[in-house]
Amino acid sequence: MTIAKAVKVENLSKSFKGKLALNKVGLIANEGEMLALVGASGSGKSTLLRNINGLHLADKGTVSIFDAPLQSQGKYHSHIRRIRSQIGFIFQQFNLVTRLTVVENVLIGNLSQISLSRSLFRQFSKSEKTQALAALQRVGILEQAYQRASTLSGGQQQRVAIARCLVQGAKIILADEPIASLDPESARKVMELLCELNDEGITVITSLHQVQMVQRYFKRAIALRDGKVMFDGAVNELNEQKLTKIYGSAVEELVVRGHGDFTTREDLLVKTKTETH
Ligand SMILES: Nc1ncnc2c1ncn2[C@@H]1O[C@H](COP(=O)(O)OP(=O)(O)OP(=O)(O)O)[C@@H](O)[C@H]1O
Repeated sequence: MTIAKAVKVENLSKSFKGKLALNKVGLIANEGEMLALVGASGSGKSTLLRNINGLHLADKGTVSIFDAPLQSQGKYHSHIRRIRSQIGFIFQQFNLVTRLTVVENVLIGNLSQISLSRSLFRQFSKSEKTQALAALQRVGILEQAYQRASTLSGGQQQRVAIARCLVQGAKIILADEPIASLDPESARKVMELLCELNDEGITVITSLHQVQMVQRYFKRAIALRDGKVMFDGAVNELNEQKLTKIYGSAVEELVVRGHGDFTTREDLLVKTKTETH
């Protein structure tokens, strides 16, 4: 059986004011994979994720989603809306409308399927509302459904953003530094939720600053430096020695001292299951 290529990036280059942010980047994420993008600040992680879902248009190269080209040689494909509907995007700063309720945020996030006028006038069908509430239950914040989003903690807001991806029916979730603004406990819950969704078949690509978190939750990582792929392989090969070779003294930004030994995703999932029983 051939595994579908959820994301294929070929020879992608993008510059801002003459400075290369992505330099001939290539990667494949197979359906059901969970992949980390690592790199020091300015290495191109956000730019790459934004190009994969078409928020940005590259200068050269191609991005394909399940074999359908989303952008190619500086042009969007005419079916970009349909192709993008398969991709959910999670931002570091949650991107919620804080004066709306949690459930409204989940519903208006589903813009590719709901017409703009309906979403502006907040007219949602019963089945859309049921679906949104089910997604909130899935991410563990059903009780907060009718609270204003502004009343939620950062971790809860991030889970609303994930619920939005679920309602959208996303087959791929791109998460740009999803835990950078969270306390360690909220970060753990968000990462575990992403792992669970990945176990259910959703392809997940996440950019992260801390190598410890990558070691903990991922099997494969891609390391970027100055917009170039410097490593693509098993996380356990991305040790401190390799990181120092890639980043030199900038490695300090990626490795947080005093956080103990790396724990693998399997160890953590066993630990979580034991805790909840
Ligand atoms: N909209 C923009 N306008 C001009 N330059 C940009 C823009 N977005 C990114 N860049 C530049 O492109 C390069 C890559 O930035 P990018 O944000 O993708 O890196 P990053 O690895 O995500 O960094 P961080 O972890 O700090 O978010 C940087 O040099 C950055 O200054």
